Amino acid sequence: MDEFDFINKVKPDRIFQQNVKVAIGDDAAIYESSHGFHQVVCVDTMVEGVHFLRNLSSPFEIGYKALAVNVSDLAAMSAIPLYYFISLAVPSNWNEDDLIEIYEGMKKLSEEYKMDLLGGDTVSTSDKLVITVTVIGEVEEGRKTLRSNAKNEDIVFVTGTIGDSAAGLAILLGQTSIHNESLKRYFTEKHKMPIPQVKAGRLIGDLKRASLNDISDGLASELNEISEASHVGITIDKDALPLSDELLTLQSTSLLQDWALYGGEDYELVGTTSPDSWEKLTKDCNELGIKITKIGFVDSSHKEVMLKSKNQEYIKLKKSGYNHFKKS
Ligand SMILES: Nc1ncnc2c1ncn2[C@@H]1O[C@H](COP(=O)(O)OP(=O)(O)O)[C@@H](O)[C@H]1O
Ligand SMILES: Cc1ncc(C[n+]2csc(CCOP(=O)(O)OP(=O)(O)O)c2C)c(N)n1
Ligand SMILES: [Mg+2]
Ligand SMILES: [Mg+2]
Ligand SMILES: [Mg+2]
Repeated sequence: MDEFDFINKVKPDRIFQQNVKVAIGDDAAIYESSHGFHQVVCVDTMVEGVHFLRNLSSPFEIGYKALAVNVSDLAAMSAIPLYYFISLAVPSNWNEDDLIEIYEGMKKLSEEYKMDLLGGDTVSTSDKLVITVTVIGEVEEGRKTLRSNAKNEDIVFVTGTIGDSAAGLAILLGQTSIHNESLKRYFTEKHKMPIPQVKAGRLIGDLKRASLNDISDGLASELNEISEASHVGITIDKDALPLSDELLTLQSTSLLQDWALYGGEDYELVGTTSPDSWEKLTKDCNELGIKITKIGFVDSSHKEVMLKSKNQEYIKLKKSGYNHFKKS
């Protein structure tokens, strides 16, 4: 494999955004920012063995997910996705065809949003594949869906359903066995090909005030981040957690709850807004066919994240979930 041939092969043959002045091929890229907007930038890395296993995901799926998890962070900032950069550290057991498939996976998602690949970096490494994606988006000046925006009496909501991705991972890792092939496909697809909630993020950003976070490390962890950043307590209703019909067909109730609360990689959005804005948001989401569920409220009676069950029992929802340096 030749580094420079490879870069030529992955260079897009068209650019969507007119603001791009210099794309792949020089020392850096140049684009013009739009008047009235702020730039939104973030980076997430995926590592073979930590975020995916080579024998369980295709290069296409790996590429798709590497971009999707980053677009999900833009969605949590209510941003419009625009550009992305890819840095690859490639061990010798990955060949050029695999790498090109990774780019095809990213391309599939990027075309949906008209995102342009503006550059990256390619290096060799001794052991595992590492993909680092940087995304750039824009958001209207003054619009900020910060984790620190939650206020007492706010409604706590989550988009879509939670726990399916963790079920998919458990199936892939052979920790749970399901015989129904179409169910199996449903869960593994939710794990490998998550859909970032950009439209929901934009609707939520339209509200007067909202806090927002995307679910990578698990609902419990993300709620704790909102609670800490906003200095508020949150009470969640266990029975209100939106589990898919597919998940509910599985037997062990406690396992399902654990997946929903601590599994992570749902890439749905969790946040809070005032009761008035919640009415508008449910209407807006309904019109676009976006599922959104009230799961609790910001509670001035305590300072933590509490889970309330049917019999009025409260337990503290700890920040446990995925933590790269603390494996449970
Ligand atoms: N190694 C690092 N150096 C500097 N900033 C970091 C590093 N890792 C994470 N961050 C920053 O910490 C914040 C939280 O990161 P992370 O938990 O990975 O966010 P997310 O779950 O939204 O991807 C972000 O602002 C991110 O940019
Ligand atoms: C082989 C394998 N083991 C475990 C996991 C589960 N897992 C890996 S990283 C992660 C959390 C999300 O990734 P992270 O890098 O923490 O994203 P961020 O919070 O920065 O968005 C989870 C649940 C997985 N996807 N694949
Ligand atoms: Mg991150
Ligand atoms: Mg992230
Ligand atoms: Mg994380």
